[in-house]
Amino acid sequence: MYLGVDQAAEWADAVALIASTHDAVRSGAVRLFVLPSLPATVAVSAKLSDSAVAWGAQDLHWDDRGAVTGGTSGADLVELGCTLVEVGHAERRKIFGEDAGVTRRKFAAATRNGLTPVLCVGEREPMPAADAAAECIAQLESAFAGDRGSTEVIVAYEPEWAIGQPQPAPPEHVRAVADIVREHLASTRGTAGETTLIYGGSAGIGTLSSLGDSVDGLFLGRFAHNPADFARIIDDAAALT
Ligand SMILES: O=C[C@H](O)COP(=O)(O)O
Repeated sequence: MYLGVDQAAEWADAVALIASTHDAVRSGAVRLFVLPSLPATVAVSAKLSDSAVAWGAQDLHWDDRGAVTGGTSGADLVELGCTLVEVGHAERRKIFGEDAGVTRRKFAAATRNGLTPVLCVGEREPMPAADAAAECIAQLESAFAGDRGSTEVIVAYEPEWAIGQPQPAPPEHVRAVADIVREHLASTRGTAGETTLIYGGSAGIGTLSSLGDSVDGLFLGRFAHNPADFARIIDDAAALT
């Protein structure tokens, strides 16, 4: 909810231009997706429709149709051209009280509608990496509910305590957690579907370079609101490919 509808559309216009001119995006070496607020979806998608940038939503309801006033149907997101949807963001869990059961049902709704879930996991408080990874794995397994890789999933590791801060979580912490989570994903989901691990939480210019190949990318918030900064973050990604 940082950007208004017009601001989001203007931002998407700038991002579409960056995507169309950046070699790493044009070649497919760097892939981009945008998850605008729901009211901005149509305006943003109009700007991105001729670009390589995918778009999606920040939330959906677990039912596709019925008496759910104020809900967002995954089927409707598909009609809007969304190919991804965020599930289980820390703010959904904290502000809206979404528990593991709700996250599990929303994850299922995403896959049922053919939307790639961007499944957010992360520890609430700072803690040793092994404990944080265990918390993330418990959240993952709860959401998967036995799904063993039939579908593509983007896992966004976002420590709750690192969101909305001046700096991301320390890179050594992120790398240590990511290594354990990746190992778990590889051993439980194998190569079926595709599982991508990205880091979010005050990520910006330089974050990806500091994480090396422990993650596949970033889940950006405030520090991508300036298109010029976003372009520099794409440069960081391109340098790693
Ligand atoms: O979804 C985005 C994350 O919550 C990160 O936001 P932030 O980078 O502004 O902390």
